[in-house]
Amino acid sequence: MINAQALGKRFMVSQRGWRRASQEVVALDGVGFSAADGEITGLLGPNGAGKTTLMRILATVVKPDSGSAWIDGHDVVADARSARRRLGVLGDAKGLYPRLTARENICYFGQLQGMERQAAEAAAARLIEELGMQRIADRSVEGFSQGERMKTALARSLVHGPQTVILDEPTNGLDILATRTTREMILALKARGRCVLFSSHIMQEVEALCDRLVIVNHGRLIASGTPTEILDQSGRDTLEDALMTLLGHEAEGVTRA
Ligand SMILES: Nc1ncnc2c1ncn2[C@@H]1O[C@H](COP(=O)(O)OP(=O)(O)OP(=O)(O)O)[C@@H](O)[C@H]1O
Repeated sequence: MINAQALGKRFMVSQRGWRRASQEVVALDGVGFSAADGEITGLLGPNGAGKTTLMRILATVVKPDSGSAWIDGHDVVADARSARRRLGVLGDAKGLYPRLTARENICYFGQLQGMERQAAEAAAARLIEELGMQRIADRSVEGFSQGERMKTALARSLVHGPQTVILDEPTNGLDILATRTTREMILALKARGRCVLFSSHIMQEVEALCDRLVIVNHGRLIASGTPTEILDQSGRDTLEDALMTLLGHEAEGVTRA
């Protein structure tokens, strides 16, 4: 279970040019929401809305400037180690060890999470089969395609059987077969009572999977609720139209949640 309260995060970025001034970017501005066990929560919003920053804070990778968040009751700042043990996180696929094979990457991560070697190997073998990775499992990751890296990273994030799973655009770069498998895995996690938070720009995927939606824009929460509640709130028939309406209202300063 995820709880977030009034999370804020700013970044200082330097600007090129004759004045070389630095500028503050507000990535998150008081975002709060909950994601329950046994549910799939979709995190939506346009490019630069703050989704990745929010997920990185929940994943204990980045510290918030203000507000708090808990994973299964463990504070992501004060008790980050305990929070991390309960989490499976798919960020991007860059953190893989290129010299290790896909299987070794998955097993190694399981052991880093405290698993016995045999248990990690068994879990890795199961995930390799579920994700259809048999042909690449024993190749070193160096030279993997984007989709092959994503599959390896996804398996790595699930190897220790985490209660809460955070997936940043999990089907990004996957072919249709792997996309379908990943969606089925997300549904299977829900069926096992896990809490799943995932971001996506694919409305068809969001409609097919999500029990609840959290919509952010310019670092602020603009709406949250079940897909039906979001449709009712926007007065539109499809999620894509609802999102456009809510984002349009936000731009006009009409919708503030
Ligand atoms: N490390 C950083 N340094 C400077 N600015 C950052 C950093 N991380 C995020 N930002 C800025 O914070 C804002 C939110 O970025 P974030 O990556 O969270 O958005 P997003 O919703 O995930 O976008 P996308 O859908 O494009 O992936 C953006 O304006 C981004 O440029």
